[in-house]
Amino acid sequence: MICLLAAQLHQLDQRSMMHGISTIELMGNAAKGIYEVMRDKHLMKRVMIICGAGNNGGDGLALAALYHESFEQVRVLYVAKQAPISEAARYYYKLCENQNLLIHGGADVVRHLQQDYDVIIDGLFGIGLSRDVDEPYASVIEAVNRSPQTILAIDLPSGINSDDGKVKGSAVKADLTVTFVASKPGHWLYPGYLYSKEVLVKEIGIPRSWIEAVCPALHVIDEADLKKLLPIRHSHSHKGSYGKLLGIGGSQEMTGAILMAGEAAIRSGCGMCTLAVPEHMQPSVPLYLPEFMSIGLPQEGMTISKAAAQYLQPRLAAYDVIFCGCGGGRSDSYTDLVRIVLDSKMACVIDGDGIYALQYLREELLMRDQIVVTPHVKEMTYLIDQSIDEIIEDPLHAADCFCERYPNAVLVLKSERPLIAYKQERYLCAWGNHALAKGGSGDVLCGLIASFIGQGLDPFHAAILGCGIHAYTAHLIIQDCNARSVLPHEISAYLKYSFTSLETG
Ligand SMILES: NC(=O)C1=CN([C@@H]2O[C@H](COP(=O)(O)OP(=O)(O)OC[C@H]3O[C@@H](n4cnc5c(N)ncnc54)[C@H](OP(=O)(O)O)[C@@H]3O)[C@@H](O)[C@H]2O)[C@H](O)CC1
Ligand SMILES: [K+]
Repeated sequence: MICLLAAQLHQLDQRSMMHGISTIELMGNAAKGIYEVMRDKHLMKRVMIICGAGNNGGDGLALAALYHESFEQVRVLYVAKQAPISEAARYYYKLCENQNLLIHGGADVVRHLQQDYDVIIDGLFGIGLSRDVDEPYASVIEAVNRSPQTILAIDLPSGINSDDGKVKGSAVKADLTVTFVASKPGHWLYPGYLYSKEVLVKEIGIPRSWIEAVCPALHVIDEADLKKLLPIRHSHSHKGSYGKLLGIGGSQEMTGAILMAGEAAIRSGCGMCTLAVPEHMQPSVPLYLPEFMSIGLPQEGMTISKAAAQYLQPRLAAYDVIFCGCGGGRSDSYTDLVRIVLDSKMACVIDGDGIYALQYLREELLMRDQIVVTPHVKEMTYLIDQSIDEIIEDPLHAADCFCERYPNAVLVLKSERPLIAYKQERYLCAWGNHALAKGGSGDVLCGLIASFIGQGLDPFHAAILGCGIHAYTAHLIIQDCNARSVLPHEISAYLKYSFTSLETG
């Protein structure tokens, strides 16, 4: 699903006008779209529509006029001090005025919301919100949020900034948002997504080819993307057809990470998986899964030694994809292992301690393609010159900085909504839930991405599919079991259900 910026939508409006599609027509179509949703969701009840002076309010006025043709019980609470700004909104205002549907909000505007309505429709502000919300709008928004009625937002919950999801002062908490043309980044980014429980997109008569010609600011991964990307399995195939993977990681303190990553790789369809671990860990590898092969890396005491990189380097060429990080530890010896992986030019996924090592290997990373790096926000600070707060505040900007600095690398910026970035493309995964907020989830993700590269996807699409399957599985698993209790390796065990759901659904 694509997301467009406010400026891109305004350009499409302009183009429509130039081609004789009037704003009155677009507004009328927007109203029809909301009307259809209300009918499908059984919301044809007593309706209060709150309208501002912009075209978002215009959509609300058009809806009131349309709704009134079949149902008596609709009123418009017109909150703005001035008359509607556009000619189109004034046209629908007049219709409502003629039908006596308007209530004008004065000093006691909030009182009108305490009347008996079943549904409140929010048409205060949409993509034209340009500053923090102040009075009287802030009080109206607070009153809407206190009310027990179903809240339907037109285009965006008022108060949410369309392009980045920030709350401008205060914002409506909508049960449902009906948006037009395409969804907006503000529906999906934090904190905006907390204000849009469900988002439905409606066409309003702007030609599809024009919309498809716009470069989207963001894609939200949907089921259709996963189905399209899932590598095909052929009956005429063998283990070599689906990728030979090498995982490099594990340490005395973190034995499980590399095992969980390897399990995810095998259970998502890779052909073979070998784990290179410190010698002392090697016996535990086949005990975890007999399908694994293993390499014991030279160690000194209980940690890998300086000799490990030299030992492994000539062996790398036997594999198709390498994944590292995953409990490898933070030492010069592990940094040397990551260095030989970067120097090998082989396709690779770098996670966890591997990213810690990358802060000493920024020059080598600059030279690399065929690489996916999967930092969480703290690890992201090892790669770009931004603080954790800056990255959380504007993850899209942080992704832009990464892509400028490392132009051929794929970024997976991990959070409850991972962001995948490569060159100009930005994808967001919105299925995740707190079942994934546990140590080990990131290792599972790393194994999935490596597995999909092994099965023939390029690193960018493998990252999209890996993040998508990871979160989609977490979304399915909590329908069977409480999210608190889900273990990361159970996500791998559950993959068979997500694949079946995608293959047959
Ligand atoms: N192509 C489409 O998707 C179409 C969408 N439509 C709908 O139109 C709105 C966008 O309409 P627009 O008029 O551009 O903007 P808004 O209605 O969101 O708001 C603009 C007015 O609100 C004022 N404003 C902005 N911020 C504040 C604030 N914090 N406090 C008070 N007032 C505010 C703004 O004033 P300015 O001084 O900034 O000019 C405007 O008066 C879109 O969301 C859809 O719902 C159309 O139906 C057509 C096609
Ligand atoms: K709105």
